[in-house]
Amino acid sequence: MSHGWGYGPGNGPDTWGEDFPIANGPRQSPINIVPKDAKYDSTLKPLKIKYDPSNAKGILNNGHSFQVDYVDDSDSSTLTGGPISGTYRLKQFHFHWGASDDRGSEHTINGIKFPCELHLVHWNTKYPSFGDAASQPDGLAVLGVFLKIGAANPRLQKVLDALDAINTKVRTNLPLRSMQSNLYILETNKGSGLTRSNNGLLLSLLLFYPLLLDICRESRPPFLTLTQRLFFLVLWIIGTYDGSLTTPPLLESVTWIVLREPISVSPAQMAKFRSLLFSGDGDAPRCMVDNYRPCQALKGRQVRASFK
Ligand SMILES: NS(=O)(=O)c1ccc(C(=O)NCCc2c[nH]cn2)cc1
Ligand SMILES: [Cu+2]
Ligand SMILES: [Zn+2]
Repeated sequence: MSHGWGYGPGNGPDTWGEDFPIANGPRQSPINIVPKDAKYDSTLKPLKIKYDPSNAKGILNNGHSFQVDYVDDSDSSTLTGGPISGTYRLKQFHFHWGASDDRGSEHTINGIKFPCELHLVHWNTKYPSFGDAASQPDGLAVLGVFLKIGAANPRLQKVLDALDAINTKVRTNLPLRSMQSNLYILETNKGSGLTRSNNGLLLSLLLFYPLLLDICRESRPPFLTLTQRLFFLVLWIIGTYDGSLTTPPLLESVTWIVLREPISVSPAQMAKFRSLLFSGDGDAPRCMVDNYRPCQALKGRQVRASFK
């Protein structure tokens, strides 16, 4: 799908309100999270993440980010607990990043920007589909995970290795065939030509799961007893609040759950993100960078945290 909005000078976040008036609504995202103003909420349940890597359907450059889509016709990859009630199914994950390491995340902490932010998008199974849920105030739950510059993240690398196959904007999801066969990518803008790409992509997609284990690992100091290690497997929430999609259609249907612990990304890995293009094949190449929306007004919303 090609849409008019983007992150350029003529179609960036400041212009989105023209086509999407909700851009100035009461519960827009992202926001700046000020931990000392967040309310510790002891009733927040432990966050439970269950991801089945074989559900990965394909990887897509949709012209404003790249996303890995998941088969969401069963409860095999779900999010429960934390501030949400019921079961939310994983639909896709994607990232937002900057042209340099000093910016790129959508949410900020005390005004600090991270170089990148991962969004895991889930929909409430009390509704029949993602599309239906996306228009409901409790329809979506997005887990936000910051990436901070550090050691290369081997799990992240598996996903980044897949980017060569989708360097430019492609129209539809890259279909994954069975394990044996290769992956196919539909040519962008050139009709439905099929070209083969290596099946390293399939392997990369199936290995995303361990990336989530990093989310727990980052917060764990060394040399802990088993019991202490279990404590660090808790996913601490630095801020959860009622918000919106951060790209058009900016629907105010998202329960945001931003995790305290960042995962690591190396400068070389950030360079890989920045090698993607907003443009399609045949268009003048435009690097996909700074695909983040600036922070929006809190407008009286309460931000809650799961730790003091
Ligand atoms: N950044 S985020 O708040 O997590 C987010 C999550 C999901 C969507 C989404 O599903 N948009 C549907 C329409 C569309 C446009 N292009 C591709 N899909 C947008 C933003
Ligand atoms: Cu889109
Ligand atoms: Zn996002």
